[in-house]
Amino acid sequence: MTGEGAHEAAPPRVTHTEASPGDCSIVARGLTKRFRGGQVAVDDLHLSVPRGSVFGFLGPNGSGKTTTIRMLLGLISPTSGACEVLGRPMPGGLASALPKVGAVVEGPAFYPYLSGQANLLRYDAADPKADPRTARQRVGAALDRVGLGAAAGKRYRAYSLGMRQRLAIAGALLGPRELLVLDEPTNGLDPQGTREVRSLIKEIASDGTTVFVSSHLLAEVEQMCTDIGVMRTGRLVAQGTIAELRAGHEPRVRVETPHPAQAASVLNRLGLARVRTGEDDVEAELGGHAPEVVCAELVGDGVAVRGFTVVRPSLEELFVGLTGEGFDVDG
Ligand SMILES: Nc1ncnc2c1ncn2[C@@H]1O[C@H](COP(=O)(O)OP(=O)(O)OP(=O)(O)O)[C@@H](O)[C@H]1O
Repeated sequence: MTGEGAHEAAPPRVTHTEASPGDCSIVARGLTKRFRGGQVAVDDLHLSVPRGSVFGFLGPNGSGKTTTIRMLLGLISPTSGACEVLGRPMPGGLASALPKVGAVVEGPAFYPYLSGQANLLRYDAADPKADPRTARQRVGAALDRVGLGAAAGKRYRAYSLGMRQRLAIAGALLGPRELLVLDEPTNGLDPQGTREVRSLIKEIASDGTTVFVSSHLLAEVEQMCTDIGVMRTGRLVAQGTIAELRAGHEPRVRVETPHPAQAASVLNRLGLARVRTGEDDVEAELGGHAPEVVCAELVGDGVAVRGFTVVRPSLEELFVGLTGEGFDVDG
């Protein structure tokens, strides 16, 4: 069980089957950050990010995502608690873990009059561990990986917003990485740029790189992530795979009919769960049943079907319940 604490707030609803620490790229135990002035930005955070996952770190603005990321990367120290990145305790293991971690936290400042390639060469040169003899090769490979090979010579100021973000991600991919950490990578992007970055993240993850991506956009996370952690005012209120988070919120079928009892017996016979009979309708959990088969069975049994609806609760609905507020689902 994760996300527990002796806190008085509503107990976290955690649906996660915890991966063992060895299978995780990031593990946080009781991670807490209290800023000067007393504000607790992150409160007793227990987090397990499975290796190879695209982990969506989701939460409304101000819920503590960036503060968590900064602690994970050793940029600030936790007030209490501990975290491990790629099996190394942070911040002590920074030197051995960080070369395998690429991160875009605050977008790197690129020079507008330099090309994407020249910018990355400068960026690479700032890394004392990077071998200057192979810089061009590294930069070229990173540009190709984010789909900017053809635009390598173009000035940064001529790049679209999506290209700029892809260049920032290329900067994080100048070496072989096991973990990529992206803080709100589509923030401020237009729909085209958002699509570019989203498909790039999927592409990067396809070779086994773990991607930890924060976002306040539920729809975005739902589209590209395999796992999700949900933050609310500094606390993790849920984490798990999308399927785990959906469990217990199965799609339901609603049949409008003048023969509710007969319809209910068909649904029971087919094995649908939680059949509820109303005056002129019947509802049940659809489970793994194909709606068209259910409908055909009803009709085959002589049930007059006036209406047949499949209701699927969206993650949005689930998370509004968890976080007490909605997400900006449309971006
Ligand atoms: N250096 C700081 N000093 C004091 N308070 C801070 C500091 N940094 C963040 N906070 C506060 O901690 C809380 C969490 O902020 P954080 O930036 O981690 O949230 P977030 O989920 O990343 O939100 P956003 O998407 O808006 O950045 C906020 O209330 C913020 O005002």
